Amino acid sequence: MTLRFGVVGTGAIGKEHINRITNKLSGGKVIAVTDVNQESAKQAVEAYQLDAVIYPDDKALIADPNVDVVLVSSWGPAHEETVVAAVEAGKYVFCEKPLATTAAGCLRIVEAEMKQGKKLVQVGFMRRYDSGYIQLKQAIEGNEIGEPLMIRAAHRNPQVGESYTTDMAVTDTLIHEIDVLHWLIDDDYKSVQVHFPRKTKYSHANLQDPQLFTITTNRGIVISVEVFVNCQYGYDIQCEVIGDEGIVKLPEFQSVVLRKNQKLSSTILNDWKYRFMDAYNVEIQDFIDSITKDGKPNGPTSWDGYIAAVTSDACVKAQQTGEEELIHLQERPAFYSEKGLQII
Ligand SMILES: NC(=O)C1=CN([C@@H]2O[C@H](COP(=O)(O)OP(=O)(O)OC[C@H]3O[C@@H](n4cnc5c(N)ncnc54)[C@H](O)[C@@H]3O)[C@@H](O)[C@H]2O)C=CC1
Ligand SMILES: O=C1[C@@H](O)[C@H](O)[C@@H](O)[C@H](O)[C@H]1O
Repeated sequence: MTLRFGVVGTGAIGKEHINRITNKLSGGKVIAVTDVNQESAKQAVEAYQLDAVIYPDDKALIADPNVDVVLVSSWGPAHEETVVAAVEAGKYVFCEKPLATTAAGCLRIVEAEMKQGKKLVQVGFMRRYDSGYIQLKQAIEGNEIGEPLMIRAAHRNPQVGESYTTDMAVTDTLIHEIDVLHWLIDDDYKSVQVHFPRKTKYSHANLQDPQLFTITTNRGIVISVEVFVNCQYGYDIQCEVIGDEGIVKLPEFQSVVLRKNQKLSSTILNDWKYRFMDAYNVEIQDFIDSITKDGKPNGPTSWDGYIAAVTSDACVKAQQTGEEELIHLQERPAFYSEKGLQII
């Protein structure tokens, strides 16, 4: 069986996903595309020599009876409307982060999905499929470090453009840590506070950079995450979990070690595309395989999208107030009680 994909949004990651479904993975085929910029949709069809219909908008693409899966890789604010329409039409959905830009929007998707009576949606939190994070989770669950007490993490991008504003450090960037860290330690977040250190000279008027988030969990684990999106030197993701019997650290990206000119060096990447290339491939292959075998996606659910949105709202509020802000989650519906992907 081949799952037939319709892709909504053929920008940077949309094209990456089209390429991987078409040329790298098995069991999926892109048969429809759309983008508000129709030229971009045409370019995608040409670049990957797709035998695909170019639709004028998401509604027309969803209405195509041949489309089994709607892959949503448009801008964040457009996600909710497309996902709700696709779910109401009974289609499977792979939605890039964020699931919706507000917690209320995520709940509307949750309601639509529960109404269909089966899981249809997976959110693109690909770090859960990264081999380094999986090794961290195995070490924690294997009791290698005893009880986790603290986490120190950093999310660094080399630079961002003028359209990237202070709140996006949360909604666009920190959101990956928000998802992966609660999954890693199997705990819920309780509160968050944000500190703004001295601003880098490489930032601009509408962006406070770097930022330091202190998140506390219900079990009292204190997490500090540095978001620094104009760090200049590369794309660098760090995570260290400190327990009462040991410490585990996310492996560095593997590269050869060069000895030259009295220096020992290795490569740091400069883009998310390369750092998480394997994770994106494994993520979408797992999405295809689990739907094909079990009739439902196995990865991060709409409820995970909701947890991320509630936490992200509290983080943005904490940026504005400078105070410690509480993170209030609604009770998890039984529909989402099965935890899905744990360690693959
Ligand atoms: N999981 C990850 O690591 C990453 C996730 N993302 C997420 O993927 C999404 C897309 O990001 P990029 O590809 O970097 O952005 P992009 O700006 O390169 O592409 C977005 C595309 O969506 C189109 N679009 C916007 N609204 C639309 C609508 N209503 N219908 C159809 N097309 C629409 C735009 O014309 C554009 O071509 C974002 O939500 C972003 O947060 C992006 C990069 C990495
Ligand atoms: O999702 C991503 C981008 O949208 C975001 O802008 C980057 O900061 C992240 O590192 C990347 O993974």
